Amino acid sequence: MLRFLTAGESHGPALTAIVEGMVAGLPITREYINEQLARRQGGYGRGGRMKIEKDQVQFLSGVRGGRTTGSPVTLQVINKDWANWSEIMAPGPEANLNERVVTRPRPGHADLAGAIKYNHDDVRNVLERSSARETAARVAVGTLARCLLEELGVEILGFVRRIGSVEAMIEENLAMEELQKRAGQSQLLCPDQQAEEAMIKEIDQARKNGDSLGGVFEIRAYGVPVGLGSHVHWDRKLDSRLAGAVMGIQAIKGVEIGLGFGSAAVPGSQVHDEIHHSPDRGFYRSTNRAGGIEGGISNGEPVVVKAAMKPIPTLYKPLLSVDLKTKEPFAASVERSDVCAVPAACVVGEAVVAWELAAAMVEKFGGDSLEELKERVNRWRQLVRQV
Ligand SMILES: Cc1cc2nc3c(=O)[nH]c(=O)nc-3n(C[C@H](O)[C@H](O)[C@H](O)COP(=O)(O)O)c2cc1C
Ligand SMILES: C=C(O[C@@H]1CC(C(=O)O)=C[C@@H](OP(=O)(O)O)[C@H]1O)C(=O)O
Repeated sequence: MLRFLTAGESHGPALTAIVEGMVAGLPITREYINEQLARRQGGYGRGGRMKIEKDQVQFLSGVRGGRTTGSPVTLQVINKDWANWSEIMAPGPEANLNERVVTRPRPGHADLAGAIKYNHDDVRNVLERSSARETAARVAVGTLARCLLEELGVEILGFVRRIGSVEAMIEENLAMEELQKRAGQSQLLCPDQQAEEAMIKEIDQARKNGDSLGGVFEIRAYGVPVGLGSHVHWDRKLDSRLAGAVMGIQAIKGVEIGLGFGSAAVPGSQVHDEIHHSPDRGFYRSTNRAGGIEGGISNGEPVVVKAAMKPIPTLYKPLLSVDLKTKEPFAASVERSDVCAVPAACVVGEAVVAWELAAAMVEKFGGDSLEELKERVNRWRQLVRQV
């Protein structure tokens, strides 16, 4: 079984993750994880913090000579900004608790609900952990999973479909390589260059207005074998697990598998994917509206997950709030903030989808070393072709 935990505050010394259950012998480099961490830091519309950080991973356990050993893998990303916060964030009595106190909860953030739930007078005790800074650790973890998937013939691709009112025009059936190339050339990870220009204008306008923007990204997984997940229990369904993982990203408020909400508005003949068979391909579909999952089980077509991100809660023209202490109405606090972080969230989306698929692979095929797992997956792929 694959599992992980992350720990760390946004302005604490570091983010840490422990991954348990990763097979032995998986080749992994710091450089590959750092590349994904850099992608997560990118995107037009991010705030000043990203100029301070240059995320780099360290392996503290479980990796030796460029390969996993089968022991728990500890990953760490240092927060450079900690140098500016060490007094405020100190764990002992030396902590300066009187500075940067936050008592005006921001609508849309975890501030108010978190402060009430954990009985804090200072919202900082909540926002430090609710911050999406934590997603750096999840991207590091997800990259480990992504490496495993690549060894097993599964490729993950993410791209941005919408920012604010601007929607990208993306041809159906565009080949994975072309999509990847176009998204890779765009700072917003948007495969439609014209839309990207309009998105940038909209982000500039939002910044000028002291406002923020959300959007939609899509994650696809190619090469997923038939049979991941199961119809037999709600919590074993692959679509349920993917939706939970993607919804678990800060600010994600909607998740669709395949046609998703679109499937509610049209008749079944325009939703379900007809089944074909040929000797060389075995069973296949000419459409993929189901997003590669039926009955909670992967059906061999690409897995397609879309996510809606709400606009960033911290506004430079803050919304009305109430001071926790005085109960007086005030404008909410303004922490330094992103205006739009949809491309960054998309990279996190790739990571969490990679994680869930890798976990489902390990669950179905088992094995303690990469060789063992690979052999089992290859045998299954052969068997499926013969059905
Ligand atoms: C990559 C990324 C960057 C984010 N940056 C900010 C930010 O700079 N300021 C902010 O207020 N919220 C930011 N958020 C959103 C908040 O973390 C999120 O809204 C908050 O934790 C409350 O959780 P919820 O929106 O899921 O309810 C970001 C989210 C992501 C995924
Ligand atoms: C630090 C990151 O994102 C942060 C997410 C975030 C939030 O409230 O979610 C608030 C901001 O934090 P800060 O106040 O330190 O600038 C973002 O910069 C990151 O993505 O690495």
